[in-house]
Amino acid sequence: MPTLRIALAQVNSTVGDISGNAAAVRRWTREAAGAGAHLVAFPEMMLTGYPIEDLVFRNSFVEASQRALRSLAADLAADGLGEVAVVVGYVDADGPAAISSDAEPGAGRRDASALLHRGEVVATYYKHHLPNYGVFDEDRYFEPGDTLTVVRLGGVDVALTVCEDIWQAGGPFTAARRAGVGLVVNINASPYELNKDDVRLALVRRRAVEAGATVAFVNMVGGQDELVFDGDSMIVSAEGELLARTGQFVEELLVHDLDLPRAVDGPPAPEHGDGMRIGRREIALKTDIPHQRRSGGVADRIEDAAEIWSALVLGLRDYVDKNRFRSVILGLSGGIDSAVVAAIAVDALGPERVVGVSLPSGHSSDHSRDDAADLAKRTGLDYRTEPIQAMVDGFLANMSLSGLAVENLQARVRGVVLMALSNQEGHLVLTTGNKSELAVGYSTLYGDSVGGFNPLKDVPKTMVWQLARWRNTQPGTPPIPENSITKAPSAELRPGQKDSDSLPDYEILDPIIKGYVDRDLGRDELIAAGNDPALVDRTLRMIDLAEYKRRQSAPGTKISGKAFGRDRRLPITNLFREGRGF
Ligand SMILES: Nc1ncnc2c1ncn2[C@@H]1O[C@H](COP(=O)(O)OP(=O)(O)OC[C@H]2O[C@@H]([n+]3cccc(C(=O)O)c3)[C@H](O)[C@@H]2O)[C@@H](O)[C@H]1O
Ligand SMILES: Nc1ncnc2c1ncn2[C@@H]1O[C@H](COP(=O)(O)OP(=O)(O)OP(=O)(O)O)[C@@H](O)[C@H]1O
Ligand SMILES: NC(=O)CC[C@H](N)C(=O)O
Repeated sequence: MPTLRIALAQVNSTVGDISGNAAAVRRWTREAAGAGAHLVAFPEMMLTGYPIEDLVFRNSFVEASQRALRSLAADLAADGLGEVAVVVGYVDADGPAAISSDAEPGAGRRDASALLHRGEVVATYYKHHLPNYGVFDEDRYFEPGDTLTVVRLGGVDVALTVCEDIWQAGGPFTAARRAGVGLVVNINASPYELNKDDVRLALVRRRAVEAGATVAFVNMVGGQDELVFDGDSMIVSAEGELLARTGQFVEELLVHDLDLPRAVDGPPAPEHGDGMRIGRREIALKTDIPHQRRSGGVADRIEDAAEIWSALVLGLRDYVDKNRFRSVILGLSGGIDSAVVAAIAVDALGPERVVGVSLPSGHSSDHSRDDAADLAKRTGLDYRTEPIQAMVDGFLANMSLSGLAVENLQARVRGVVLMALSNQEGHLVLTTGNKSELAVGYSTLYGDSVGGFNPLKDVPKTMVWQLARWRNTQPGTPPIPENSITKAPSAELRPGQKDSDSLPDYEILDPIIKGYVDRDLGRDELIAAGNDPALVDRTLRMIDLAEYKRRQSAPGTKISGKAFGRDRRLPITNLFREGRGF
């Protein structure tokens, strides 16, 4: 049986930074070559970043990707790395889009994988299954491929596949069985959501058994706008046994020796419904391996709270760094939401890159200032106070306002102050509204909702408390003041105001939001699940009416199966109401 030393490069690529991404491929290939790897696989769309959205409609972008791929092959050979087979994701075009900018959307554009060797692009494969649900819109962007590319490497037949190909039965993995391959390389840009690692392992096992081949699954790591990729790359044997697995949320090169069946010549089994042709290439690969066997090992899984926290930290860090911000700024109210956002920011960027501002008004309690100051001391962030009452009074001296207008004015003055400091000093403003508040519209438009990024956008309020408690159990000084965790939530926009004046307790509210938003349940199903009918009616109404606020809200990291934004698209102008009939 031939032995191949496989390297899976779980690395962070950046959308649009084609030369930076190509440089990363060269750097990690050097590392893989140093470890004696015969083949190194990089994630889906490694060269361009993922998802590239409507950038794909620009021929200039697609051509840059194609050119970069050819240069990369040549550069790897010039680096003395030409003997390593490098599998890398990129964007290609071979249909009308390759020649005409008037082509239909999607026409001829391909989500592609290439195999580079000895300075050449030796083989290409076009993704067959295109995801078109949730956050994915690939039918809008790409043409599906219909040929399974099989490359004979060191006597082993290796099939190339891309991400969604592994999520659907039939197609490439069935064709891989027909072709009798020994290994399927599946390159991914598979975004994180809670518990997806368990789903992925079961999926890779199932497909390995279906294909009758070992599967090498490599995933991207890093943040891209609202998505965060967690890695979780793995190798699973043809019998479904997990052989090696990386950790989540870290760049890593997994190197593992695989004894794989020697390829035999002969026609493939007849086509039986997978709809794929089989295209074969053979390349001569030097396959001597050192005497010492390499095993990638299986990384320990982390608990749910640690997983979510890591996702939020990486999502924020990459948004800040990839958009070239030096620092972030946020209002510290002494409450739990701003405390958790500050702790995430400090973990992501370090305390010297986080500015926290106390913005007291006449209604602010002493504990709001004390708890904010305590948080600053615990985390070491850059703390200051900007009293807002004189500014609020300035408005009130010039305008006759009362009630809600005055309450919201305070939140808006805070927004103006934070944006002014952002303009003056260059910080990115973080906004702190959690998923529960975003759901029911409990925020002031152009007030506390101002900001460029929201780490808690997909985190329900009850989970905010859980995360705070979990973070405080980790080594080092607990960052979040106990008082911020235990006190009753309040917007402090009028004397004695509490969230519970206008909203049910979050323990009751969150399950209704989860049912309606995350699971698309209707009124009757929510009531059948045991929720109070009057409360269901009120909550659904608030959620429906707040669509206009969400449509103009800041982006934030997705951690759930359905996040606000691209995952849940609803009309703003919408008179359909649950339970009202038709
Ligand atoms: N369909 C639509 N399309 C576009 N715009 C629409 C609209 N419907 C209303 N609007 C506009 O939106 C305005 C109302 O929105 P807005 O000005 O925000 O005001 P509104 O939502 O009425 O009030 C804010 C609520 O959030 C609470 N709050 C504020 C701040 C912080 C917190 C917290 O705990 O974190 C809670 C506050 O106590 C109050 O209950 C209307 O005056 C109208 O101009
Ligand atoms: N006194 C304040 N000083 C500084 N920032 C404030 C102040 N009050 C509100 N903010 C900002 O506005 C956001 C909304 O806070 P608010 O107190 O209205 O309710 P909240 O959603 O319960 O948030 P938190 O739990 O952080 O208090 C806060 O997270 C904070 O960023
Ligand atoms: N890039 C992709 O094809 C990703 C789709 C896949 N279902 C996932 O969520 O991992």
